[in-house]
Amino acid sequence: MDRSDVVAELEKLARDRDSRDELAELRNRFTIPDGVSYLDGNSLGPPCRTTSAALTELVDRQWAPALIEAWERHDWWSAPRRVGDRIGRVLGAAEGQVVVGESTSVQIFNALTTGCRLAAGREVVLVDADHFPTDLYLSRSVTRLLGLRPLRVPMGDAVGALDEHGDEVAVVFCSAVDFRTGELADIPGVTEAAHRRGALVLWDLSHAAGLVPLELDTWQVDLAVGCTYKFLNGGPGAPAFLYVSHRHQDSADPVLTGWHGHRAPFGMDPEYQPAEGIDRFRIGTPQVLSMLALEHALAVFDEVTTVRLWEKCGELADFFRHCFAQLCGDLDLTIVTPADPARRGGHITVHAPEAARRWKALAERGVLGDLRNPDMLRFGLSPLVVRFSDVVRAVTELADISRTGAHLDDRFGGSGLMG
Ligand SMILES: Cc1ncc(COP(=O)(O)O)c(C=O)c1O
Ligand SMILES: Nc1c(O)cccc1C(=O)C[C@H](N)C(=O)O
Repeated sequence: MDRSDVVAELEKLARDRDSRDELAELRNRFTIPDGVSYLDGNSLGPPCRTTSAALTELVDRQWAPALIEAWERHDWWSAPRRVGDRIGRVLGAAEGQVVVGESTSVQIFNALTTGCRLAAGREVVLVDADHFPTDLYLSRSVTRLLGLRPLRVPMGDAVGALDEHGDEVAVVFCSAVDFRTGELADIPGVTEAAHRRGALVLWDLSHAAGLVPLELDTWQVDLAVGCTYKFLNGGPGAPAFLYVSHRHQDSADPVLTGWHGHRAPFGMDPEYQPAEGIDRFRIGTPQVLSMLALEHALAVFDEVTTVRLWEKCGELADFFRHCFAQLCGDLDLTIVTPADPARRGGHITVHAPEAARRWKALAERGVLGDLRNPDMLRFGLSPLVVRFSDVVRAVTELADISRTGAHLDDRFGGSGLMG
């Protein structure tokens, strides 16, 4: 069979899978430009079609008429907790353990300092060596601030490192999904190993929340953070979330003691007294507009479970691998994401020399993937919006560009902000 027949067969297969996909209708809830295959929802989810109307309504019907009274009349005050509980349902967390606000970076600082204080007397923080850079920078900064010792280990070696340094480890701080390779960590296994040694765990769930079925309460996770602009589709700069298990809330002594975390915020007490429960982890005035846009985007999770989303993501990934084997097998491209569905997150990463050029050439053809310099192309498989036909198109274009050398054209050579 020649290549065009192979492509035609894969396209037919994709059409068939799309027509039988009971989640396909959910894609219509989101705005994606015509002609674009969006394979970067793992960096920034697309907007809901109704988000701009919801935001206009919020400004015109709440903020404008009620002004300062809107905090009470429209219950803006409770939004960090209310939206937190909504996210908690996606994380497998019972009410009262998740708060929303600030950026992921701030919440990482907040959570890591909290964990280290809870484990006072222990000196080592085990840090995932393959963490996203902000996690690495902040863990360096927090350990310096608190006089602790950071120990960077690859996620897969965390359990071994715990055996070696067990009694010294205060917190194990890992990413649930490796942002480069898309590998999914053994969250319950690492959590249990840490607890056996008396350490706490802090998970960065940015690449897992809204996709991977999570059971934070059942797994006895201590602390977790994550962004809400990827699979939760909250929008650029949407506020992050922080999970603190009920077990730790009353003994936790947060470093970021803002007035929204005070037991009586409007008492204007000159001395800080922590609020009860998760409210103690509030800091300052939250980003109300972004938070309510996020709340709006979370509605879709009332209609679909992460179990089903995860299943579809796995089917898309298997289909990607199938197309890749048929079309790219003889090219200078390799999939680095594990083949085992149980060890995969929400994106597939392809090792490719001159990845930036191929990424730009793909974008010019309407395939929006992602680049992690110098040699990784990421293809996000957000199951709410990605179709099997997007997958076959991405792999076909990647194969075509690589085979013809189209990416070597001068116009793909410059360097911009992201690559
Ligand atoms: C694992 C992880 N943590 C944190 C961040 C980002 O933190 P922030 O939202 O503060 O930019 C990202 C992505 O940008 C990420 O992938
Ligand atoms: N947070 C981002 C941003 O502010 C600009 C561009 C991309 C991002 C990302 O989310 C990157 C992403 N966390 C990653 O896994 O690489």
